[in-house]
Amino acid sequence: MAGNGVFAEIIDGDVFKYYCEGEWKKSTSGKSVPIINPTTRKTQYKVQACTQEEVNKVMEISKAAQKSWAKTPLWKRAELLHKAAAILKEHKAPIAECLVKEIAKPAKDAVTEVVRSGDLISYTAEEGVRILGEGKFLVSDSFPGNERTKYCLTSKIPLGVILAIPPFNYPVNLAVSKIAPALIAGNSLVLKPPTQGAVAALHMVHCFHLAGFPKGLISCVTGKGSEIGDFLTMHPGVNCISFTGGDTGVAISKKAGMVPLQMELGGKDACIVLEDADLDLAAGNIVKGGFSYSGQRCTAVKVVLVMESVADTLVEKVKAKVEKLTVGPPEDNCDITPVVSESSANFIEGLVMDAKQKNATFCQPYKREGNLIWPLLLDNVRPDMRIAWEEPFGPVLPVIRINSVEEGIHHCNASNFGLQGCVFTKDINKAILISDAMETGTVQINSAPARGPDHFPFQGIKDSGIGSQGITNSINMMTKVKTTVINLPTPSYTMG
Ligand SMILES: NC(=O)C1=CN([C@@H]2O[C@H](COP(=O)(O)OP(=O)(O)OC[C@H]3O[C@@H](n4cnc5c(N)ncnc54)[C@H](OP(=O)(O)O)[C@@H]3O)[C@@H](O)[C@H]2O)C=CC1
Ligand SMILES: O=C(O)[C@H](O)COP(=O)(O)O
Repeated sequence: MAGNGVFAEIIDGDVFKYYCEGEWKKSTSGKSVPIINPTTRKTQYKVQACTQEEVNKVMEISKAAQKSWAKTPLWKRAELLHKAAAILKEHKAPIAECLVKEIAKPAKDAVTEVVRSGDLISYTAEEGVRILGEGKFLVSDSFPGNERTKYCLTSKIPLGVILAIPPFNYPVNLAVSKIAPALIAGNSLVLKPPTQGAVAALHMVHCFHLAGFPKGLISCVTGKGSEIGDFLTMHPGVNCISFTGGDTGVAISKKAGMVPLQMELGGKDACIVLEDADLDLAAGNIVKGGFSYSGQRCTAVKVVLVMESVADTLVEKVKAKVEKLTVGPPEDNCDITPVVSESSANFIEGLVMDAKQKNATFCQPYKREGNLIWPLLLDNVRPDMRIAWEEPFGPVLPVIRINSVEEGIHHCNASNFGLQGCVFTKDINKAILISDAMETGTVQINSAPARGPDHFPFQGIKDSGIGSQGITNSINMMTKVKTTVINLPTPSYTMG
């Protein structure tokens, strides 16, 4: 149960505390933010509404804690991360339960998220030990006009205080994918969890606390992004922002100061299906890619672009699989569970109604109860429909029939998003040409888009992001290069 056992100290009455200076605290605001269970649509938990003064304090403490952490040997940083990973995995059940109640993640997927997060932390610790232990050595005589009088030593040093803001759909995994690289690289970390998912994130933070990280190195402030978000992202104490979410990220990138940004934003991942594709394989991946966690993944298949000659067959195969999806509460491990909020369900419904008015073919009747929307495949979608371009972040998947590969690539590239895409064909040469032509951060050949495995580079272009994630890239992103140059009085050449 949430807030019980080793987690008892993170709650006061019915409000979860925030984390600062290595302690769990109540906000002086005296206010709390409710977390609404998407299934019951009732308040499930409450978290502190932190004040600007509390944010200031957190930043001050984080800056001081980082200075001594940067002097902590790399192997010791790694050791603590391994410990946190083990504690997190040990407590997967209560954390997964929070994910079920706060974001309606199906129970087994919730456990997977926590275990995957533990693995991510451990891998980051190992990778950090390898890549941060290495630097570069350059000599000056390779550049024209220079003798060998300068030896340049480069190493990777921390940035300072990292601000991490993950989204609701992976509040644990997309938090640790920022926390672990930040810490192994010698930074301190301030987490602002998504409101839906905040309690799972607070439990995860407590696992780092139990592992024994120094006081003030990790902090977690809660509150609505719309209320404390700007204050956090524009705070002069922040040296780097790692954000995952929607359009909010575009706004943050315009407001943030001169600090490195890592932005993973929305997507409209296209699935191009060619005439020679294995249609069973494509159909299976389209259903998995489009409907896992009810379509609430940035990497979900969000539009199918299928060659007209195989469209009828593909649609029939996808339709048959959609009809087998189970619909209901996350506790029952249903495939399709309620979407995160009523406003999200209303937004999805708006896209569906627009498609209906413009005569898309409904492969199933549209059905909604509260936040629960039954899976829906829309065939014969045309470019004048909103669903052709907008990201539903729900269990609704449009199919656009195309007459040439170029038409599919054109649709994909006309999107303001460029996260991932996929292509189904048995012809590897065609697949490579299409992959090269698609303006997306990643293209999957013969599989649905996905971020994992978590050490793979993960990036979006255009409005889908800035920079690249994945364990190695995140560690590098959270460091800067420092060089020391040894100037010799006379040129020195090593003997052959
Ligand atoms: N590319 C990727 O890796 C991913 C992209 N996404 C995208 O995220 C969207 C859905 O996630 P969702 O959580 O709703 O996204 P949001 O952009 O609404 O929220 C993301 C995070 O930002 C916080 N936030 C809100 N306003 C501000 C602000 N002004 N300043 C700073 N932080 C703020 C939120 O807090 P609060 O909850 O308190 O509002 C939350 O923690 C979709 O568009 C999806 O595609 C999602 C996952 C991964
Ligand atoms: O936020 C998302 O939706 C994720 O980054 C996608 O991760 P996944 O592909 O592992 O579900």
